[in-house]
Amino acid sequence: MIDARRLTKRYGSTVAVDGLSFEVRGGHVTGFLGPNGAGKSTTMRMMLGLDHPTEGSVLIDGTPYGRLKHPLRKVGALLDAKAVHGGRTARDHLLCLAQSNGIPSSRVNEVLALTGLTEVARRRVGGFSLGMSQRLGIAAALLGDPEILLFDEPVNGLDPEGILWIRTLMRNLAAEGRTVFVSSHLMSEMAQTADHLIVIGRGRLIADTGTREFISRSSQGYVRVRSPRLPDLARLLDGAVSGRAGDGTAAVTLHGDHLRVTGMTAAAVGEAAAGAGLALHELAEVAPSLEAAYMELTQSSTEYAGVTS
Ligand SMILES: Nc1ncnc2c1ncn2[C@@H]1O[C@H](COP(=O)(O)OP(=O)(O)OP(=O)(O)O)[C@@H](O)[C@H]1O
Repeated sequence: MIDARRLTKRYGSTVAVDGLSFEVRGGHVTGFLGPNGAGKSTTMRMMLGLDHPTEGSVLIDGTPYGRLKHPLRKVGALLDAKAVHGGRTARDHLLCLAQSNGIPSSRVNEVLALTGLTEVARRRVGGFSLGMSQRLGIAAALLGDPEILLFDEPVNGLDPEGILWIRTLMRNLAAEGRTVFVSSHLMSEMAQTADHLIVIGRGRLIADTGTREFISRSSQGYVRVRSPRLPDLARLLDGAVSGRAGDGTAAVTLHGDHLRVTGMTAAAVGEAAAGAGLALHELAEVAPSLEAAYMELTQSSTEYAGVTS
């Protein structure tokens, strides 16, 4: 388990991380989200003892990273996949890491196989594509067979096959009971990978909740509708929704060439349009999305109202 308690990091007058408290548990993929500059990398660096908290602490199973007896056997991390010695072969890079951490060299072949790198193990890392470097970084993270894995933006720049591979790997690692903590900017990817989310903004906690709860609490679906007679349709639907949903969730809003309708089903919109003789060029239910929920929360969160469960 990772336990951050009132974790704070200041760089001069910049408060990068501001009193952050949360726990990351085993058996889940926990997504770590936040806008650029929110403090995600700084938090991860403090988890790995690469930076020291100004105040508060972050503990790995009750111990600061720097005091772990066998850090690589406890925590594996992928921070910057390209930060390896380019002149070495993949195998030598992993052998070197294994030797300096008291890990048997037989494990190197295992992680090479696990990450699909066996065939390129004797090639120099400097010539690796981003996808191969990413796999090598993950092989290094898995070397000590750690219970806890940290991935900072692991799918950045990868092709769809690489993204699917990493997603499946993270889900499998969590299914084995490991703690998987992953930062990403890609909301659609996180929606498919993470069961739990920690969302931060300006160094503070905004949400600590299940992915499904996060989406359903913060965002609602809508009906997207296009018509060559958009103003007439807007007036018609405005009249139809104004009598509905007293909680203020029913609305018709114009977005470029289409309307977004909440508080009515697509069927009801279609029936209303047909009744008024208005042609429709598009009628679609848009499900609530993590992206919409995230945008809503991070954009409207100057006061950062908390969502926790
Ligand atoms: N070494 C440093 N010295 C000074 N300021 C820093 C340092 N590292 C980070 N910061 C500042 O701390 C804040 C948080 O940065 P951090 O890189 O942790 O955010 P992030 O959420 O990882 O952003 P991104 O999504 O862009 O990677 C930013 O304002 C950044 O400029």
